[in-house]
Amino acid sequence: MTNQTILAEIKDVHFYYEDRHVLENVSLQLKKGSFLGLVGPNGSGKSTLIRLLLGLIKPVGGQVEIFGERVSQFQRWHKVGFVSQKASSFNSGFPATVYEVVSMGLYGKVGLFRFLTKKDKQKVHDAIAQVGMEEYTKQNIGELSGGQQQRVFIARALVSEPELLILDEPTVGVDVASVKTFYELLKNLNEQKGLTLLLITHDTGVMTKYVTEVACLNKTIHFHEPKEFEKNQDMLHVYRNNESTLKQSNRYEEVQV
Ligand SMILES: Nc1ncnc2c1ncn2[C@@H]1O[C@H](COP(=O)(O)OP(=O)(O)OP(=O)(O)O)[C@@H](O)[C@H]1O
Repeated sequence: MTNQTILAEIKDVHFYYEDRHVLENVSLQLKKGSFLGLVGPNGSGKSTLIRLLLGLIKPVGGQVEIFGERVSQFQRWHKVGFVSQKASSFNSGFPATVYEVVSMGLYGKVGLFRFLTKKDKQKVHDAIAQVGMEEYTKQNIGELSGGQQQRVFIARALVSEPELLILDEPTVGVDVASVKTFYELLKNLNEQKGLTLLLITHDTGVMTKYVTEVACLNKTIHFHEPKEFEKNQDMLHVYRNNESTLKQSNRYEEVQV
């Protein structure tokens, strides 16, 4: 595969909720090795775009392809990891260790009640190591900080060895000090492991230092170089203003891939 390989593509997509036109002629290519930051005001269609990419809803017009196949035909979902804004809504009493939570990422592959093989167990340990959480392997996830929990959810997504990782506002509920190290982890996964990343975020100021491209969505989509986006204070102002009204919901429980 070359660097120009396209892992996912949205072509001229339109989407409506009843008569409300939410996405208008939106096109997007996720090239292998890229780290795309997707920003936009509340209600601008970001989650709708992700739901289309994951094949959860169908576009009214246009096409969605993933790994070269129409999303409606696509079966190899282990190639796609998904991390939502878990840290803000996670039940701190949840009785599972870091190891157990990460091993859940393999169930799609091995079946819910199958025992993990030695090789599977090694994959779980490797995924935990990739996010730097080895020393917490036996700890209950509810005892960890928001930033640590999000690392564990990334490990759970990584254990099935995806090529594309989609993150929906993963830093909501993560303390400010941990956000930087969280982005450094993402950058490392992108640059060292070649993982392609699509990140929905409102952290416009921090995000631009790590991503390779910024997409601004507000019914239509526009692309920017991160530096160009960072310099445009008007744009930053608009997007920052929306931080305070972020939803705290956890909308993707149904797609634990
Ligand atoms: N199931 C639905 N039925 C009707 N309207 C919907 C539905 N889901 C979303 N919408 C509306 O469609 C628009 C786009 O919603 P979407 O959740 O994609 O935006 P978003 O950019 O992800 O917003 P946020 O940043 O607040 O999460 C919003 O106006 C929203 O109210």
